[in-house]
Amino acid sequence: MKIALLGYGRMGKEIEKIALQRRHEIVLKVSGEESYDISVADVAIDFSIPSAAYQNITNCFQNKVPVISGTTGWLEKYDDAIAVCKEHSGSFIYASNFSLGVNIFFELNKHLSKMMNALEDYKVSMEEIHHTKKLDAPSGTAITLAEGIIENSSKEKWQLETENSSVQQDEIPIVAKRIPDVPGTHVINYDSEVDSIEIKHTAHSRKGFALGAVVAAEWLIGKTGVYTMKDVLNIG
Ligand SMILES: NC(=O)C1=CN([C@@H]2O[C@H](COP(=O)(O)OP(=O)(O)OC[C@H]3O[C@@H](n4cnc5c(N)ncnc54)[C@H](O)[C@@H]3O)[C@@H](O)[C@H]2O)C=CC1
Ligand SMILES: O=C(O)C1=N[C@H](C(=O)O)C[C@H](O)C1
Repeated sequence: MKIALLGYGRMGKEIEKIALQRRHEIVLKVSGEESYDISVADVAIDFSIPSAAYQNITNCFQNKVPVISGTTGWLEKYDDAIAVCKEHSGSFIYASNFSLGVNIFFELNKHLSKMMNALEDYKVSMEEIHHTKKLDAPSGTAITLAEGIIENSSKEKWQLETENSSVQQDEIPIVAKRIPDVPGTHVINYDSEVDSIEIKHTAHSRKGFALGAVVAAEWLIGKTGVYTMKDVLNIG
């Protein structure tokens, strides 16, 4: 496949390595506001910045180039992007996390929250830890995990815990920690007076995210529509 990398930072470079190992070709690398011709690519992979993702993604739809996006922090425009995708019969996969392990963790989280829903003594909370260069908080993965709990429990929203925040009964508190070089750790905790239940995913590097994105791009080629990593991995 001829791949366009929209965003050539930490993830763009990791994706390049995996793509070349899998005998793909990188035909375009975009790192900023420069204009570019996306039509040279068979597929685009966007790991850019929150303020650029919508423009990058919809440009692909307009030029009939299938696009994978892992950029987080832009989802207030997700529904608009889907409308543009449909208008142009585009092909799209967004995932807050492309790693196989986290996608299994997403399913485990939903299953656990269904079981815990009836047990009022347990209070749910979440912690995510990432490197200090991360622009958004909470992480996209933490938001997806919170949505998985909300779907299956009486919780209605999530709340980022800060010094001044006060968490309401119907909210899931999320603590976001920033520590140098941490690729991504997510913990969900159910705590009662007598015990705690905790599930945790720890990424050891960015390799899993990058491999998932390239596998998703290989899967998307030749298809039209909006898909998720559940479709790609056939899990859940
Ligand atoms: N879904 C997933 O599995 C994962 C998602 N991410 C997300 O991917 C995004 C990128 O993460 P990193 O590579 O760590 O960040 P990074 O900061 O290393 O890379 C972002 C790159 O985007 C470039 N950029 C700036 N404006 C641009 C534009 N208009 N078009 C294209 N590129 C532009 C920057 O120059 C930079 O090189 C973040 O939103 C992060 O949260 C990161 C890891 C996994
Ligand atoms: O910015 C990162 O690094 C990561 N971002 C994603 C997120 O916001 O969930 C995925 C992963 O945790 C790494």
